[in-house]
Amino acid sequence: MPPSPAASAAPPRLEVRDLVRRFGGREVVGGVSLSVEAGQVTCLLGPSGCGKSTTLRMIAGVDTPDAGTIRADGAPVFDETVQVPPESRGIGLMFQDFALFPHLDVAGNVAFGLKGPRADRDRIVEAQLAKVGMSRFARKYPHELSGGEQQRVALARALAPRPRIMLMDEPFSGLDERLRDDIRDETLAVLQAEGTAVVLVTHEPAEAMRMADEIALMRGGRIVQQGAPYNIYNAPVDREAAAFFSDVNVIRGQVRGALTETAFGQFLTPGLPDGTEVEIVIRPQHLKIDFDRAGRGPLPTAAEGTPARGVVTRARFMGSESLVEFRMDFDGSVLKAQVPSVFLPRPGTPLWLMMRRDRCFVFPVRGGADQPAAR
Ligand SMILES: Nc1ncnc2c1ncn2[C@@H]1O[C@H](COP(=O)(O)OP(=O)(O)OP(=O)(O)O)[C@@H](O)[C@H]1O
Repeated sequence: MPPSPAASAAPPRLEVRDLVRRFGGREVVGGVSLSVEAGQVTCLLGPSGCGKSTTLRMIAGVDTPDAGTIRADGAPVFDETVQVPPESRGIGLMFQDFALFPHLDVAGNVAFGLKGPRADRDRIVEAQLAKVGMSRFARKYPHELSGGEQQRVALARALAPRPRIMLMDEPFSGLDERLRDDIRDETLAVLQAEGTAVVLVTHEPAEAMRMADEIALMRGGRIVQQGAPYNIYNAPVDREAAAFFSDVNVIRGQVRGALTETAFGQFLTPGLPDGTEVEIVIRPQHLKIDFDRAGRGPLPTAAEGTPARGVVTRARFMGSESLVEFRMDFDGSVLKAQVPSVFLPRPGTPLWLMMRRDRCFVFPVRGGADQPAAR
């Protein structure tokens, strides 16, 4: 019988299941599962201390899980009976503080750890340096290179043994911003061309969105949401997930007959019992501003609901946009709107705000285990 398509599909390059790690009785990684295909980048994203680096160290083999399995191309590298040592896992590492060896020149650094005949090693070093655009620096020493050049050499060194999997822990955080963007893009292009599966740890949402095919958003040792950057940004699982990527505005209300009444009009909140407290969350760029017409604002619309009036308390020019803060007439709360920078109202100006209904997220308020309710 021919194998079914599912049975014949290649296993993921890296597959992590239910990884657990405890330190002194405290669970710092609480059941993390990931699957990364060849040529794909998965970012572990989350605040400091959420367990990203510990997860990466367990995959690398420099820390031992208390439970779980790790497979590379379908073969276990860690489970109840197997523990493959780090150097035999076919995994490359690139960490922020993973310095080059100062006493070796660039070629020597890239060759370090390579085995086999000299001529083969030289060929690999040459090819890797060419890939990262560093061929002409082969005889230079690390102290003669800029931060970006050192990072390129570190990438060449990590790639030289042709790892199936590359683990990167905040590898770009030592670089200044402009250079960082270039190096990120170059690194990504090289890794994709090699077909390496990448797990990248970062606490910067912008870096994760720029680099990742998939983001695993972590909190308290667990993955709270996993998916393509577009989906995570546009359909967050809860208020904290939304707020991790940008400032958010939060309006509270209470459900009555599947609706929640707010100063911005009614929101549909089906499936929630009467009396449920909900939070309506919207990013600053999805608030719309209109002028005050002798105390009146624009008419309500289906797409934008009822306008609410506020007074500008602060307006900051940010280059491509302006960030405007309002004190709202209805309850004195402060809301933030991000608008094109041609608009920079003076403090004290009364203006009307509308919420783009299609960009609002509604979550019931309940001790951290929120589920999305409705739009
Ligand atoms: N060897 C260890 N012994 C005890 N506790 C540890 C050890 N390593 C990590 N931890 C704790 O585990 C938690 C998770 O640490 P981890 O370094 O994985 O977080 P992180 O998300 O990578 O944070 P950061 O972005 O700050 O590096 C932290 O509270 C940390 O103090």
